[in-house]
Parts: sequence; C-alpha cells; structure tokens
Amino acid sequence: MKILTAEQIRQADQYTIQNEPISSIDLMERAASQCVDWLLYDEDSPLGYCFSFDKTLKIFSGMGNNGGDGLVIARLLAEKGLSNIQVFIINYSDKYSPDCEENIKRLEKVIQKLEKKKNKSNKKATLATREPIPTQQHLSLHYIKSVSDFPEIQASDVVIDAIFGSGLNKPIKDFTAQLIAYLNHSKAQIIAIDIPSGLFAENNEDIEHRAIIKANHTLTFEGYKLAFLYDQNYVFTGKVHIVHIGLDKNFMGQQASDLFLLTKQDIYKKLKVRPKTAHKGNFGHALLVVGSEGKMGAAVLSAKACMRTGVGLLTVHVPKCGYNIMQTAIPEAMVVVDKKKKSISKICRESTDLEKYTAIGVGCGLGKGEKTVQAFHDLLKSTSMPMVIDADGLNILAENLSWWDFVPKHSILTPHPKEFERLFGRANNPYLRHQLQIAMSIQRQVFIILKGATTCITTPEGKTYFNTQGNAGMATGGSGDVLTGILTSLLAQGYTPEEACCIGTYLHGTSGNMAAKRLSQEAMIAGDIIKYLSKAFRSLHYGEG
Ligand SMILES: NC(=O)C1=CN([C@@H]2O[C@H](COP(=O)(O)OP(=O)(O)OC[C@H]3O[C@@H](n4cnc5c(N)ncnc54)[C@H](OP(=O)(O)O)[C@@H]3O)[C@@H](O)[C@H]2O)[C@H](O)CC1
Ligand SMILES: [K+]
Repeated sequence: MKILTAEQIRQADQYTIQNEPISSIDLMERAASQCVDWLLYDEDSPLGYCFSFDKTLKIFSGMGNNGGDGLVIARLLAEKGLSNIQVFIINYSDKYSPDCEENIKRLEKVIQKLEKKKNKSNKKATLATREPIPTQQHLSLHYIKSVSDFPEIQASDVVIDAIFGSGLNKPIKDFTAQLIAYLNHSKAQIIAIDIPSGLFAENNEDIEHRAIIKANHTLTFEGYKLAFLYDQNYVFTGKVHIVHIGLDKNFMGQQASDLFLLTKQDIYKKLKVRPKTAHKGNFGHALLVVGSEGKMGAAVLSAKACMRTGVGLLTVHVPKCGYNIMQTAIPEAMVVVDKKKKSISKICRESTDLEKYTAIGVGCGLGKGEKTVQAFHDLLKSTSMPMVIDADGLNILAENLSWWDFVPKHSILTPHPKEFERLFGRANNPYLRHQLQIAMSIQRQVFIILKGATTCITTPEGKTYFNTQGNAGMATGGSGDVLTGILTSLLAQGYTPEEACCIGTYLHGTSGNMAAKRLSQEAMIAGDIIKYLSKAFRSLHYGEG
C-alpha cells in the first residue's frame, strides 16, 4: 500500500470534490461520520457501544477543517443521542475556514433544538408532577481564548483532539501550546482526528520541546502518514486506525510514491507456490556462518528459522565447540566445523568452496575475535553473491569501513538502531535518519532492514517498505537471529533480495504476533517465533488464523 504525503492527500481531497463530485462540506460530513462509526462501534473505542454513559466527551476544535471535523463529530453524536458532549473552540487566530464556520452554525442549531426540547419536557413535567425532571442530554459550545478558559478534565473524560490536522504549518505556540500540555497531563483518553495536533505529517524537528498531543488513538484519513511509521512518534499517535473517507481511489493509486506499507495482500502476491513435483534441489542451498563459544544459541535459532522457512538444504559453519550442539538441535542441517574450537577463523579455502550455495547468512553470535574478523573479510572478498549480514557481521563492518567495497551488491543488512548508528552515523530525528538510510542503501547498493517496532526496509533504488507486523514480545534475545535465518532461507530459494526483505520481515512479525497471542508477550521467546512460522505461512496461503 502506497504512503502518500499530506500534500498528496490534500490533492486527492480536491480531486474527489471536483470529480465525484461532492461539496467540501459534505466530504467533511462523510469523514466525521466515519469517525463517529469508529467511536461508537469499534472495540478499541473508549466510547464503544455506550450511548448514554457517565463520561463526558470533550471535543477540542481548531478553526480550520480539522476543527470542522470535530464540530461535525459532536453534532452527529448528539443526533445519535449521546449524552454529555462539550465542545471547545480554540481561538488561536481570527479566521475560521468556511466549512468550520458553517459547522459552528449547524452545531448551534442543534444546541438550540435540544434546549427547546428540554424546556418543553420540563414544562410538561412541571405541569404533571410540579417538579422538573432532569434532562438526559447535554450539548454545549464554549470558546477558549486564554488559559483561564481551560475546562477541568476528569480521568473518566474522553477527549477528542481536532485542533490541528494536516494544515499545521508551524509549531504551536502560546495558550494553544499550553492547552496541549494541559490535555497531555490529564488522565483522560485522547483520540486524535487525522493527526495528533502539533505533529507534522512528515518531518518533525525538536520534537521533545514542542507542543504535540499524546493520543491514545489516532483516527487517520485514508492512510498512514509517514511520521506515524517512526517509532519515536508512537508516543503521540498511540494506536493508529485508518478511516476511509471515500477519496478517489484511482487518483490516489496514480500518485508517485517510493514509500509503501506492507500488507498481507502484498506478501501473498509475492509468495511462490511450491510445485507438486519439486525436490529439495529446487529450494536452494543456504550457508549460515554463525556462532562462537557461549553464543551457539544464536546459531541454532538462525539455522532452525532457515529450515522452517523452506530452504532445500542448509549447511551451517560453526566453531568446533558447536558441532554437537548443532547436530543435536537441528539434525536436518549439515554442519561444517571450523579449525578453531571457540570461534570461526576460516570460512573458505577458495572462492569455489562457496559456489554450491545459493545464499549466505553471516553474523549471528559470531564474536569479533581477530581471526573471526579476518575470516569475515575473506568471506566478503570471495563472493559476489548477495548475503545477509547481521549482528557481529555489522559491527565488524562498522569498524572497517573500507571493506564496504567488498560487500556484495544487493546484500541485506539487518541493523537495530544502535548498529545502524555505528554503521552510518547519527541523525537528529527519525525523518532525517530515514533519509540517511535511503541515501546509504543507494550509495552502498544494499538493502537495509532497520529493525524496530515498525521495521523500515530501504532498497538500492531508493524505495522504502514499512512493516508494522510484530509486537513488544519480540524484543527479546534471539529474535534478530531468527530473522537472519528466515531471510537467508528466502534468498537461497530464489526470491529476490527485495522480495526476501518484504516477505521475511512480514513473516517474522506475523509469527511473532501469533506466538504472543497464544503465549503472551511476556512469556514468548525467540524460539516461539520459529514455532509459529508454520501458522504464519498458513495464514498467508490460506487465510487461516
Ligand atoms: N482530504 C482529507 O483528508 C480531508 C481532510 N479534512 C480535514 O481537514 C484537515 C486539514 O484542514 P486545514 O484547514 O487544511 O488545516 P488545519 O485544520 O490543520 O489547520 C487550520 C489552519 O491553521 C493555521 N495554522 C497552521 N499551523 C498553525 C499554528 N501552529 N498556529 C496557528 N495557526 C496555525 C493554518 O492557517 P494559516 O492561515 O495560518 O496558514 C491552517 O490552515 C485534515 O487534517 C482533516 O482533519 C476534511 O474534513 C475532510 C477531507
Ligand atoms: K488533530
């Protein structure tokens, strides 16, 4: 799925208005009514199914179209009979957008109607019982012009943030910034409409010093904004939910973008079906160069993951101390032992030694001893076959930058953020780090998989794929080794490095999710990700689970 910029979505908005055709105020009505559906019926919504509840919904609306969305949400919820709605318009400037202004009028009319109804039923009650009956529904409109207008916020309140959306063009200042800090300090659940107010859709600088809403949920229109895919911004977006507002699909499909979010459908399309007449020679021969004394677990995990991802044959090169461990843990793999006991010292005598393999994975549990470093250097020099480089392989490379010249083109590197920094340097914010990652992939002609809650894959052509599958239970020793095994297996089977990166990270995240669902995030360990690979494959092939 393509990720579009806020500007491209704005153009899609205009195109839809002109060509559907639909007036902009009706499009706002449609967007807000989708938000209302989520608020009332989604299992994640703090309002879920509570038509008359004892909480108060406090909607904070700006003066642009994001504010307009908030006003329509208030009106639609009131029309559906939701009690206790308070709307606060933040007067940060002296002009409203036309649709926001029109929706203030529409909301005022509903408030008047409700007041009339209230008075009528009170009158009736007074005549009949001589006592007014308390009215059920409260809808009110207030204006915030300074700090003294801030309402009290209870922990049980639900706050809707419709202050700024994609029209934000400078950091938020003055009392609006104070309001955001005030809302963030409250214990109320916050739901941001389209974008948490204060967050730019793409590039955010000085984020720690800026006023940005910290939402529990973000209901975003049509698709993820780029900034939502950076882990550092999760604190602002909370859980992201895509709300479709009916923008023109063809127009959006034609927009140029090098940014993609991996979906199940994308992966399904890339997965090959194994021919009925296949034999093991059809699925490649992988070589894993892994392990050292005390780190044979990493070697075993990568080898098991490699086999469980469908490779035809696997050879594992390990130090002598790993021979029994490997043969016992995974009898399906062939084992080649190094001359050295505790670490790897020589991988191949001649370059022809490597010719029988269709992919090489190197790094898991390798260590950085002098001989191992030399062996890694020799390995790089003796093949032009794309390889998967992880963990100590990356650390050795970071300490020997001149060896970049020997890294085979289109190899896959799988750093975590610290390893990334060692290899490529620091960037001041996640957007700039992403730009650096793209530049490095192009310059070095490698695929970089930057691991995180959302994994970011960049290609030598400058494309980016984001993978959001996975969970915090996978933040545990050995998860990375499992990924290396999966990627090496896919490469060995003949998937292109780009396909291997996309399928591999998606599979890894999906089986991690399945393991967490069954075992809990706390109790799952890296080996469980391997156990659930079969379920992840079945879910991709047959939609199970
Ligand atoms: N296509 C869609 O997805 C739809 C989006 N909708 C909603 O509309 C917003 C975008 O609305 P817009 O009016 O363009 O922008 P905002 O509401 O975010 O901001 C309003 C104006 O505020 C000014 N501004 C910007 N930054 C600041 C700031 N830091 N301090 C003060 N004022 C600021 C700016 O005006 P200027 O005159 O100053 O340039 C903004 O224009 C989108 O996010 C959706 O929620 C539609 O409802 C449906 C279709
Ligand atoms: K918002």
